[in-house]
Amino acid sequence: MLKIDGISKTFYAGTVNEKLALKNVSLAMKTGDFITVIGGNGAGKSTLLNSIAGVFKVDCGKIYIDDIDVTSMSEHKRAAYIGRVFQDPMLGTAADMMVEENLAIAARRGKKLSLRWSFSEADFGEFKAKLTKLALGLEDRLKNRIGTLSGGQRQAITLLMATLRKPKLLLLDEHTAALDPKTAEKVLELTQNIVAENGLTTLMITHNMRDALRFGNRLLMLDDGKIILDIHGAEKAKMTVHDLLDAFEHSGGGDISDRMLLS
Ligand SMILES: Nc1ncnc2c1ncn2[C@@H]1O[C@H](COP(=O)(O)OP(=O)(O)OP(=O)(O)O)[C@@H](O)[C@H]1O
Repeated sequence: MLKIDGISKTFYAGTVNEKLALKNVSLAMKTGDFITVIGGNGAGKSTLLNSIAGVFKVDCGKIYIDDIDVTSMSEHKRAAYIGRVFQDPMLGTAADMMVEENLAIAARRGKKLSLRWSFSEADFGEFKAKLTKLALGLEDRLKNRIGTLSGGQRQAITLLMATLRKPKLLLLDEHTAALDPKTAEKVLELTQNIVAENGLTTLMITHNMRDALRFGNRLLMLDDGKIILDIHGAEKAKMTVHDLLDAFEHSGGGDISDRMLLS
């Protein structure tokens, strides 16, 4: 489904600040795989997701989504295949627009835009049903501006928007890190349900080792721009946080961030 063939990414090439953030990374994901990605600060996790999303061009290597070579495709074009949710609840939605307007825009993603983008009663009914399912009381707030919602409510809506058109690939970049623990848990639960219901192929970065073990069918650990651990299935299911820390040390991993240890 997603195939990454030997990609590397350098920032500030040829300067004293040159940083090789990804080093010849390869990865093959099957349809429906839910991969959690962990690693210390600066390990290259966001760079990996940004490379897939086309935020910047990679130095070398190839990226395929469903056998389509997207390596040179613009971020905008790639967005037709990809749903994304970021750490910052302010990203991904238009704060000044109403909840229903945001959802209508998400529902039209990839379709031809017209100046009149009003939506039908059927669309409205679908939005309301989906919001009711979130159990956050958002079904009564369709006419409210997104900016008036809490961070957790916003992230839940961003998640809904990112998955409304069933993307081939869902990229989650620490999408619960800015939320309080209770809300983060709720949004993770929603993530789990939406991913399972739609069979979405998903890559989720988390700093929380327990969450990395609890969610998904496969786990990647990155360090210094390389994948240093790749476990799935039964091997992942029986893994504990201690095993993960051991594996990190034995793989020659660098510094483990406090956030990883504390979580
Ligand atoms: N846009 C950019 N411009 C310059 N350097 C960058 C950019 N993005 C990432 N880097 C650098 O690349 C390296 C990898 O960063 P990246 O954000 O991918 O790590 P990460 O694993 O997501 O870390 P964190 O958990 O701290 O967010 C770091 O040294 C970072 O400073």
